[in-house]
Amino acid sequence: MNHDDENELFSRLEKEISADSSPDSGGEVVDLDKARSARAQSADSRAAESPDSTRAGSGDSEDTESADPDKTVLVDRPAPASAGPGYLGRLRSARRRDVVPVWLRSVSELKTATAWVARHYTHSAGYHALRSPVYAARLTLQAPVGAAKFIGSTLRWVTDAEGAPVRAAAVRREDAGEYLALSRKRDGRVRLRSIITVLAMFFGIGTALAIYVLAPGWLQAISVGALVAALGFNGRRADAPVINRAVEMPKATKLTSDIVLRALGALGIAPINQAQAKGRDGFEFTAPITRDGPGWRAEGNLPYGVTVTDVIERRDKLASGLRRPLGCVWPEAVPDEHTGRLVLWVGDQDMSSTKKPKWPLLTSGSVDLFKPVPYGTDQRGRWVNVTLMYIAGVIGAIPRMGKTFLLRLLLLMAALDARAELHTYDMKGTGDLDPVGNAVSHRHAAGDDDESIQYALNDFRALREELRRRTKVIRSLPRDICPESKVTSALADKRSLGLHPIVIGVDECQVLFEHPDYGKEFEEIATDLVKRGPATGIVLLLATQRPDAKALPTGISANASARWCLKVMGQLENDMVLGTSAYKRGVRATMFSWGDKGIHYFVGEGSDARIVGSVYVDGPTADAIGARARKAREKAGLLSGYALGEEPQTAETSYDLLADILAVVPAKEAKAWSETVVARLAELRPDTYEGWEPDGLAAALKPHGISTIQVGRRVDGKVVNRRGIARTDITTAIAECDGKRDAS
Ligand SMILES: Nc1ncnc2c1ncn2[C@@H]1O[C@H](COP(=O)(O)OP(=O)(O)OP(=O)(O)O)[C@@H](O)[C@H]1O
Repeated sequence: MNHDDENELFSRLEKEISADSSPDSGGEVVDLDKARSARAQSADSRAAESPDSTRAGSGDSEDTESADPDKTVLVDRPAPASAGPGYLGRLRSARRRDVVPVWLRSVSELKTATAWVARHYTHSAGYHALRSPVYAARLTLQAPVGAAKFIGSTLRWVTDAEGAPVRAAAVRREDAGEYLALSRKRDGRVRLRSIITVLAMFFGIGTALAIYVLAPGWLQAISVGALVAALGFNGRRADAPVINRAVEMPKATKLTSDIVLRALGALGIAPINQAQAKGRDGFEFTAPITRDGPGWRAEGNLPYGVTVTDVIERRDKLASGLRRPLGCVWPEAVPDEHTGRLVLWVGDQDMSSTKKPKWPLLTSGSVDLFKPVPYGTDQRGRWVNVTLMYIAGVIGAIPRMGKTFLLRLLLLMAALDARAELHTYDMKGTGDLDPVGNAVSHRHAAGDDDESIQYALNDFRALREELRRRTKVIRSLPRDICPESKVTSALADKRSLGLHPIVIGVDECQVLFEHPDYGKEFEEIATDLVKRGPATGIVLLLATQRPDAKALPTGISANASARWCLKVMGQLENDMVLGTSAYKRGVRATMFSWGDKGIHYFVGEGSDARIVGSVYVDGPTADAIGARARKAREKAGLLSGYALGEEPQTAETSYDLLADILAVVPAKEAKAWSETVVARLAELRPDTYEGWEPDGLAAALKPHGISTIQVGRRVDGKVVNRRGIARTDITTAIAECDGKRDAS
């Protein structure tokens, strides 16, 4: 059909549709049977007339049966010649499957597997060697029974005992002909078997005599031993094996399509159940079920309208349907595919109990923070890397799931880059970060007492200054040295520039952000560090056990580029840590079980959310790694601050904000807008106040008991209200402070 014909057909159809929808077209009583047959004829003739045209949509369902055959509407228009990508286009966007599976390409995985196999067989050999005398005694004791069984079965064979029931049946039926035929057969068989037995006896006795007379003692011993062992083995009882198992292998059944379909059918998802009730699969496999690392991988399309999220939500039911522990069952969505494409990976063992490969940095090695470093393994046991530079990260979880261990692991990795300056804050105060803090940290505090808070505040203020200094340095660098306007590994090496990595780790960061006096200021500085820090070589890692808007202010959670979420209880916490609508997309840390310690979703490193089990580094091991990092720093002359024994500066920094405000707001000016005050302060002390915002001023005044107020000013004849300060509030606060000082 050419395009003119098509157009004609469509215009006719459009006319028919408009005629159909005209008011006087309704209300007619029709004979449905007649209408159907007429419609079928019409469709046939139209199909003959237009072989290109596709399915006539409205006639598909009886419910939507059209009364008038001529009123059928084509819903699938003929495809234009250029519809969809061409062959080359499809080739270009095709997903190629790996020729060699990923797990076979990994040398470390191969090494680990080889070591495991070697250890397995060494263990088995040792186990059986120790028990061999017991096995020998058991076999000897069972040998008489074995000999009797052997003689009995030989006699039954020679006498054709297995044919006896058939012959007996012939006798019962009094069928003389059949009985005679059977007897003749039996006689021939008995004759032949007797000859074979006699020959075998002669051969056996002859061999035995020969060994007895001619063979050396050791051969005789071996022969007797083998005979006894064989007879003993023949005499074994089914319920008492001679040899015990040295290793109890975990039972991992092969994943088959039947098992997958059974499990999907058990989820209670209506479209799957309906399809299966009609004898269909309810799941369309798009690739064969294959071995993938230490588990099986199935991939396919769920029915229309069912999403992978629906399956993830029912992971426990899926595990029940698969008859596998929960920690073995990992349904996942496929990035860049439609939301109904499911990849189901079923591990041989529970992820939390699977033995992990040795962490490459456990006993040796150093880190370049600008390069990816392995920090955990995925379900398939493959290493997952993280590049700590250019990120700001948040870690969230309910208590006791491994959040602190994970933060400490990341900080230990940072410690292993001697250039990195660490600022570690353990606001829980249990000393979990001491292995890093005491060994290498430039600034370190533990606990939520006033002293620690003040120490952290001073440090945060200094970090803000450092951030500003760095932005200026980067701006001043020539393009060829700093082409991307961000710190690079080479720039970090140049000590004179002072652009080395700074890694700040805060455990239980809600303690800072919810502080009644300084919370706002901490939040403001941290938000700045999260936004501008990554490009300037400053990395902020925040961990919290209560990921809500107060503990993790939205300015921070929205801008974090790396996210680690261990088990959380609800959608809100999930999305706070993993990003807006992560839960909806099926990235749900709520599915982790209580035993999944250290297992988390990791979003970052330019990829979609991945499930990772972080490396487990306990306290003593962390101490050892910390000591190693310290040694490297000492060698490079880079140990500084707290780790060098520098006394903490817990006093307020030297400037006096209130006095400075009085200096810039003269007595005749009773009130001033905050923006005017910060501009004048920046002029007075650029090093301290440059970059301050009105909000920052409000936050800094709060600890002094001063709140900003509405200040009206006449601008171009109109009154404009903005936040500002009253000079009397400042003088009163100073007087109160002086009074207190005098009294003390
Ligand atoms: N990667 C891991 N693998 C296995 N077990 C781990 C891992 N990380 C942590 N654990 C276990 O989980 C326990 C809790 O870890 P951690 O102290 O880090 O939890 P937390 O979430 O910080 O708890 P809290 O909120 O109470 O501080 C640890 O004692 C440790 O035994």
